Amino acid sequence: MERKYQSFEAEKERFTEIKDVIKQRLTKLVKRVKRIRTDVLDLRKEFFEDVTVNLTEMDDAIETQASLKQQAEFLSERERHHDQQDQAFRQLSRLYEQPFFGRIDFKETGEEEIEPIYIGTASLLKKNEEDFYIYDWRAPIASMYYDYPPGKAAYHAIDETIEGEITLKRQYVVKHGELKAMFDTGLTIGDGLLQQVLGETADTTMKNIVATIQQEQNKIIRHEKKQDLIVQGVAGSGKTSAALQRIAYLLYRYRGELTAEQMLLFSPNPLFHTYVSSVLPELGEDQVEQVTFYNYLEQQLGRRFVIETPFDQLEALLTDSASDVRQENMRYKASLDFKRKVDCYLSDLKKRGLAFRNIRFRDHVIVSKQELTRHFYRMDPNEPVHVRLMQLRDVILASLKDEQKQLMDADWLEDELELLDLDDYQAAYEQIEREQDTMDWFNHAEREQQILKLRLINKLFKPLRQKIKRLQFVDTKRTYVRLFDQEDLHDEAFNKVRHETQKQLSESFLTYEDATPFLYFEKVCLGFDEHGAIRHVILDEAQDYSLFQLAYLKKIYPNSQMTLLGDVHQTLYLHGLSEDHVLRSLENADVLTLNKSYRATEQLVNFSKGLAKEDAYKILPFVRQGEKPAIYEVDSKYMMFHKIVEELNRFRSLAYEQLAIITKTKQEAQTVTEWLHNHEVDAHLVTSETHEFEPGIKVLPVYLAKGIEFDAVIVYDTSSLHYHTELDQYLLYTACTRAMHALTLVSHQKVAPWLNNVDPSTYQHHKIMEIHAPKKDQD
Ligand SMILES: Nc1ncnc2c1ncn2[C@@H]1O[C@H](COP(=O)(O)OP(=O)(O)OP(=O)(O)O)[C@@H](O)[C@H]1O
Repeated sequence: MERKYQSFEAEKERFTEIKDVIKQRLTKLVKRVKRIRTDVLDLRKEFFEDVTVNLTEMDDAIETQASLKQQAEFLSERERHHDQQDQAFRQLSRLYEQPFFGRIDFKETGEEEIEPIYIGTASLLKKNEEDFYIYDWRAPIASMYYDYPPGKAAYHAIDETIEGEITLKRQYVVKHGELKAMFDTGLTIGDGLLQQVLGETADTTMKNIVATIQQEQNKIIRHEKKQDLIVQGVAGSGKTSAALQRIAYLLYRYRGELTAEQMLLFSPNPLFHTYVSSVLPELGEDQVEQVTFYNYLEQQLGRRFVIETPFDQLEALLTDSASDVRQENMRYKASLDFKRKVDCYLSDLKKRGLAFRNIRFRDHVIVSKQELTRHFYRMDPNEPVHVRLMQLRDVILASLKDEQKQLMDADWLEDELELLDLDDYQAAYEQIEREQDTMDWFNHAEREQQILKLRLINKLFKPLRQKIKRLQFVDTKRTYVRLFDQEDLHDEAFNKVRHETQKQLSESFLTYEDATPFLYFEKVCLGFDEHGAIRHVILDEAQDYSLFQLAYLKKIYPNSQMTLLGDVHQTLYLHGLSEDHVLRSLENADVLTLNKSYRATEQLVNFSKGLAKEDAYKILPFVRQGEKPAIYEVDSKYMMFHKIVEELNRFRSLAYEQLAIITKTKQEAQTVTEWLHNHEVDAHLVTSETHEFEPGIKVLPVYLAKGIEFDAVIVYDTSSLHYHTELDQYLLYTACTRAMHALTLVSHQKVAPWLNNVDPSTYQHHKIMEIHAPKKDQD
C-alpha cells in the first residue's frame, strides 16, 4: 500500500499546499471581515437615521421603541457575526504560521486505508466539510499522538473505542512559517524536539506545550471524570503548563456548554498573571479570569479591615519576627480543627450569642440591639441563622415604613426640603398631573409638599435601608470576637492564640491566617452568596493553601469541579508542614503525579533533588545536558557581591537573558539591587506589586519567584546562619528549581546544613577567602 508524504520533500509539498489553502481562505475572510466591519460602523453611525423618533403620542412612542429595539438587535447580530469572523481570521492566521506540528498515520482495525492525521492548534476542514487537512490537537483522534508510540493504539470517540495501529509518528520543526525539519519518533513525543524546545532560553511569558505534551501530562489535560483532580508534580514537571492546556482542552471538549467565564484560575501573585497570560490566546481561547486568593479576600473584607498579605505573613516568619504565639496562630487557623470549632460555635449561635447593632436614624435609635436580640431568639430555633436573619430583615424593613410615616409631621423636614433637587420637583409635578384624573385634590400646593416630604424621607432613609438589606445590623465582628472569650480546656492551641486574635480584631486588623476563618464565619452567619455559575476552579501552587481555605473554596463554588496542582516540596507556609496537606485532603479526588522535571538540565535536577524534603528519589530529570551548579563559600559580604557580578557577566557571555538573583526576604532583595545599582549593574527589583516581567536581571524574594523560571539563577547567601529552619529547606529547594540552564549559590561563610547532605558529585564547591573590599565597600 502506498504511504503518503513519506519524504521530507513530500512533506514540504504538503506543507506548502496547506499553506496555500489557508492563504486563499484568509484572503476571502479578510474581505468578509472588512465588509462586515463597514456594515457595523455604518449601522452605528446611522442608528438613529433609520428610526423616526416620535414620543409625542403613546402609540408613536411604542412604535419608536419597537423600531429602536429592532435596529439594536440587527446591530448586535452584525457585531456578533463580526466577532466570529474575526476569531476565525485570527485562528487561520495562527495556522498559516504553523499549520501543523505533528502527525500520526493510523490504520483503523478492519480498514484498508492508512490515514495520515496531521495535528495543529486548530482544525482545518477540506472543501467537502468532512475530511480534514489538519486536526485540532484536542480532537479525540489526536489524543493517540500523545498517548501511544507506534504500534497498537486506540481512542474514544463519543461512545465507542476505536482501535487500530499507528504506523508512523512524526514531529515537525516549523520556524517563521517554514518547515525546517522533521523527526520520526518512538516511545515519547520526540525527545529530539523536546530537547530542542527545552534547550531554548527563557521568555518573559510562558509558551504553550501542545507540540510536545507528554503522556502523563496528557492524562491531566484530558481528565474528564466528574471528580476533582489533584496533581502532585515535582518542580518544573509542567503543572502550570498542563493546567493551561487543560483549560483550553475543556473549552474545546465542552464547547457550547462551558465558557471561559465559567472557569476561574487562582494563581500565586500578579507577576504570574502576566507570565501565563499569553498561553490561552495563543491557543485560540479566551482568557479565563485569574485571581489571587488575597485579592479575593480583599474584595470581600477590604473595606472593613486591613488584611495582611500572604507575603507579609511569610516575611514575619522568614525574618524570625513571628513570635511563638504568632506561629501557633498560623498553624491553628489553617487547620480543620479550628474550622470545627467555628462550626460548633456557629451552631451554638442558633440558641444564643449573636451580637446586634442598634439601628439608628440621625442619632435616634429606631430598633435597639436588645430588641433585635429578643426578636431573633424568639424565632424558630430550627431555622438556620441566616434564614432567620432574612426574616428579621423583612420585619425591620416593614417597621421602617411606619417610622417614615411618623416623620411626616416632623418640623425639621420642611427646612430640609431644599436638599431635594430639580428632578424631585419635576417628579412631584408629574405625579400630581397623573393623579389629577383620579383624585380630587383641593390644594395642589399641599399635595406637592406632601409628595416632596415623602421623597425626602425616602432619600434620607435609603442608606439605612441598604445597610439593613445587607444585614449590617448584625455585629459579626463582635460575635466572632466572643468565640475567643472563654478558654477551652481541651484545646491548647486555641488558648494560646485567644488574646492575640481578640486584640487584632479589635483594631480591625486581620492577619492572613485569620482572614479566611473570619470570612467563613461571616458567610455562614449571613448566608453564602455562592458563585453557582463557576463550573471549574483551578488552584495553581495548591500546596500554599490551607485546609481551611480549601474548605472555604469548596463551599463558595459548590457546582465546581476543582483541579489542584501543587508540589509538596515547594511548601512555603507553616501550615504546609503539617501531615494534613491540602494535596492529600480532597475525598474522592483523582490523584495524578508528575515525577519528571522538564525545566532544568539533568545536572540541575540531580543537584536540587538532594535538597528536597521527601521522596527525593522520585524526582527524575529529563535528559538535557548542562553545567553542574556551583556553590561559592566566601568569607565576606563584599566577596559575595563580587562573585554575584562575576557570575552575572559569565551568564551573559553564555547568551542567557533572563537572569535572577533570588533572596530569602524582600529586604535582602532591596539590598542586593541597591548594591548592584551602586556598582553600575542594571537590575530590576521585583516586589509584590510588580505586574510586568521585565527582561534582564531581576532581584526577587523566593516567594515571588514561585511558578516562574529563568535561564540562570543565583541564590543569594545560602549560609547556615541564613537558611536553617525546616521551612528554609523548602525555600532553598524552590529557589534552586527556578533555573533552567545554570545555577549558582553564594554563601557568606558556612553553607546551609542540607547542602552538606547533597551528593558532592552533583555540584562544584569553591571556597574563596581573603579578598579585601575596596574602602567604599567596607562596612
Ligand atoms: N511537555 C512539555 N513540552 C515542552 N516544554 C515543557 C513540557 N512540559 C513542561 N515544559 C516546560 O517546562 C517548564 C516548567 O513547566 P511548568 O512551569 O508548567 O512546571 P511546574 O510544574 O508548574 O513548575 P513549578 O512547580 O516548579 O513552578 C516550562 O518551561 C515548560 O514550558
